Amino acid sequence: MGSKREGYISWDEYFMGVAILSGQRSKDPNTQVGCCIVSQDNKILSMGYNGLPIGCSDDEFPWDREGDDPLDTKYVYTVHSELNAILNYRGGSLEGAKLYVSLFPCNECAKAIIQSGIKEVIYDCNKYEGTPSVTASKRMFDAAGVKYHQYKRTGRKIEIEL
Ligand SMILES: O=c1ccn([C@H]2C[C@H](O)[C@@H](COP(=O)(O)O)O2)c(=O)[nH]1
Ligand SMILES: [Zn+2]
Repeated sequence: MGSKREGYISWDEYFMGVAILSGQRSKDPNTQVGCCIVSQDNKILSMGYNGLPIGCSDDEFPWDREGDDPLDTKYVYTVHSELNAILNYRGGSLEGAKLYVSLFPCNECAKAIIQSGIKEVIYDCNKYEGTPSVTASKRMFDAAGVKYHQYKRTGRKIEIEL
């Protein structure tokens, strides 16, 4: 009897890989965020990335970080990856699900994560650690019993020819 293939990717590599790949759809020139929501038995339930709402043109709305008028910045228009993944879900409940995301969730996403019943967050980068937004997210996750931990990078490189 033949033996199984060695070197297959782990569940964590698979789901964070899907999250990072989803982020490659983002039009944000500065930060591309991708998200993958997974059931407790490791089935992918939904995915998302940071982008504009349906009907809002990527070419007409601003992608600037700064502007004299907040209306000239991306911040008032962008839907965050986590919220997009939650809203993209077409099933019933996300109760007990896990969420893989390439950037630690902001406070607004943290609220949506908690309210949707997601119980675990696995994040990659946390470049806004220490900001009020991230501190508020942690405070809310702790209070709501949502576990979070950083993805442990394995150094594995995957090349995909498309
Ligand atoms: O929880 C989060 C936080 C941020 N994002 C998105 C929103 C923006 O498109 C970028 C952040 O842009 P910066 O230029 O780094 O400020 O990330 C998200 O999807 N989820
Ligand atoms: Zn957010």
